[in-house]
Amino acid sequence: DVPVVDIDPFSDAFLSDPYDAHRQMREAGPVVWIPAYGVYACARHESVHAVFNDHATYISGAGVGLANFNKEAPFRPKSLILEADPPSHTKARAVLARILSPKTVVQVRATFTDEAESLVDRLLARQAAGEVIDAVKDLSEVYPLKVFPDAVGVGEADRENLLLYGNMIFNAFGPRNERLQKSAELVQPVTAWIMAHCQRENLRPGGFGDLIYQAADAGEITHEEAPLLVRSFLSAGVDTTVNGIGNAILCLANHPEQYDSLCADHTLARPAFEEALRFESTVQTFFRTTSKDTALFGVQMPKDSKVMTFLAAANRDERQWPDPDRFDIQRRPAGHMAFGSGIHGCVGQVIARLEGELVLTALAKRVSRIELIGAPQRRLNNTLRALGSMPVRLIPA
Ligand code: HEM
Ligand SMILES: O=C(O)c1ccc(C2CC2)cc1
Repeated sequence: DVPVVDIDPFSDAFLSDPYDAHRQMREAGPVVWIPAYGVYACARHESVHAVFNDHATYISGAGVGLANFNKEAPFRPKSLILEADPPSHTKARAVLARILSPKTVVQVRATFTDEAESLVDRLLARQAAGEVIDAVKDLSEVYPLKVFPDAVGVGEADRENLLLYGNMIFNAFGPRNERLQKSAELVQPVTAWIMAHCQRENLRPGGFGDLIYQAADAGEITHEEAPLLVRSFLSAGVDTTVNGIGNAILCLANHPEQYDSLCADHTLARPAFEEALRFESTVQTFFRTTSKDTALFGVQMPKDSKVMTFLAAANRDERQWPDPDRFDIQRRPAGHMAFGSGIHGCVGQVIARLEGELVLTALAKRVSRIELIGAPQRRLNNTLRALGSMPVRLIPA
């Protein structure tokens, strides 16, 4: 029967350094039981991939966090895409996929590039004037908070609410622990701000948010659904890239020889960002719920069971990757699980990759070395691999 693994995947200790526990779960088998939360868990690449690619058996409509929406009320009204199954998922997905498409990337690339390059220029000037630069507070939290809300069409004021909201949403996929309670204290004012900025009158005409309302005008979705789909942009589109970029900068600071390769060949910016996603996996875990009694790699699971997938563990599975604990920007990590897989695979990944590529390119052009000043501080979150601060010295090229 199913191997039992006695870990708490939401404890401070686990969230600070999950890698030994990931290995313990992978060694125990493709499917294990975590008694602490009464959930099945997959940590191997083969089983995480299998769960994400059988959306009829492992559904999203009962929530993609620990909470089973068949048994308890959702933290907030369900997402029409993330927490939905076909057929309703299909239409919402088609609308967002068209907006967040490679064609859109061509249209925004010049603006996103200018923002990255001018931001790095300003940081070097501030550093030359005697300031210590924090790669989180001054760079990885600043760039995504400028380019993506601008593209969505959100006003400039109070955008830090997007970081507070993302922190809350990603904590809410975990248990109602002290971490979630703390971030939920802000839930009322922040949620009010978010929902106000999903209304058409508060969105710049022609921006990504307005394009959702235009899809409603065209009858693809209803006007009642439109604000909730804009909420998906504001929920998923900022805290993810903030930490994807922050984790990539930390990996390059910790591996100066890899950063040297990037400075010598800027086309390595995209593969470097991809390898950082595999190596540090911004989104660490997601859940599914079984829609029927089923067996996965020989483990019987009753209907309505929660299955926890450890994307971060799959991304370091030695069965899938040679020398998985080595950060190697020449690796070409195709098939990693950092964006998920299957019908719910990240619909914003082209935008995420664009932001990562442009920040790393802007740094590689202007900075010959990223030196850490002191130890970076983590920002522990139930779902995200996140940083709180990273004081650095940016050695000018
Ligand atoms: C480094 C940055 C990012 C990472 C690591 C990431 C990761 C993920 C993952 C793992 C999923 C799968 C969720 C599941 O299977 O239940 C996902 C879905 C999604 N992502 Fe991303 N994401 C990132 C950036 C973005 C951006 C910039 C957007 C823009 C709005 C976005 C919007 C979404 C949406 C709407 C979904 C739900 C798709 C669906 O359920 O069909 N993400 N993302
Ligand atoms: O639709 C949403 O609200 C939504 C929230 C969070 C995500 C995570 C996976 C990036 C995706 C979608």
